Amino acid sequence: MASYEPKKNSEIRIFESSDEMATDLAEYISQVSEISVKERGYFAIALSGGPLVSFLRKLCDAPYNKTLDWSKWYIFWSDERAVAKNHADSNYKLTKEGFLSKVVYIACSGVSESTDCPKFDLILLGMGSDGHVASLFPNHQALELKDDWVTYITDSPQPPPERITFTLPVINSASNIAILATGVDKATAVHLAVSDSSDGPDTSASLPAHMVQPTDGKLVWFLDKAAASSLDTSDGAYQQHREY
Ligand SMILES: O=C(O)[C@H](O)[C@@H](O)[C@H](O)[C@H](O)COP(=O)(O)O
Repeated sequence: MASYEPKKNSEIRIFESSDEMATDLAEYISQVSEISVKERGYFAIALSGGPLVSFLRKLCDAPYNKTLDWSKWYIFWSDERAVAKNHADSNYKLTKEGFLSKVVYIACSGVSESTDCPKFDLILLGMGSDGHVASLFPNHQALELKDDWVTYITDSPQPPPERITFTLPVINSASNIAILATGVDKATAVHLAVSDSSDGPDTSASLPAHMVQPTDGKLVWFLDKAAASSLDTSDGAYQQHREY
């Protein structure tokens, strides 16, 4: 894995294989979970749909299946498609079958002092090749919501059209945000999302993934080499701090 810290409170991790990425993601989640349980007695995590769920598989294996305190986990979805929960498009069904067999509680882990939003310990996001995260799509008015925590859309450019989703204020209030992207079709969006919009085209400023900027938390990108292939990681544009 190569790791870069392009800006304060943000890190990019690039992996050689999906196995290596799943292993590191499990360790990352385990560490955030342990810290959260130690500090407050529980761990509030929000999940997304898509390929992300298959990368959670290592959490079901040793040592995590035994060492994690699953009873302290509060699991949420950062977005959900408006379909029955046993429908093939349901993020709940995907996560339940691919990862969870636990009881799901609804709770909130406290309130962000700076934004008055619920403050999740960890929000795990996938990113579409158009740069959408959760069900926040480029140029959609849902991106402008400042006061709502959750909203719905009926015109998703990708099926199904009806979805509910966390808004940017809730996402950006989290203590930790991880965005996972794999495949070369994500490379352009990754590049725009991590670039500094002050020296790039306007497209990056309005890209949902670029608008993920934690207020007082930390953002970690989990990328495979293909998704990282448009990043110029060779000339010091990103400060590399470890490789192994
Ligand atoms: O329900 C959804 O649509 C997801 O929550 C969505 O935000 C997903 O995480 C990305 O679209 C990445 O998935 P893909 O790689 O399949 O686009």
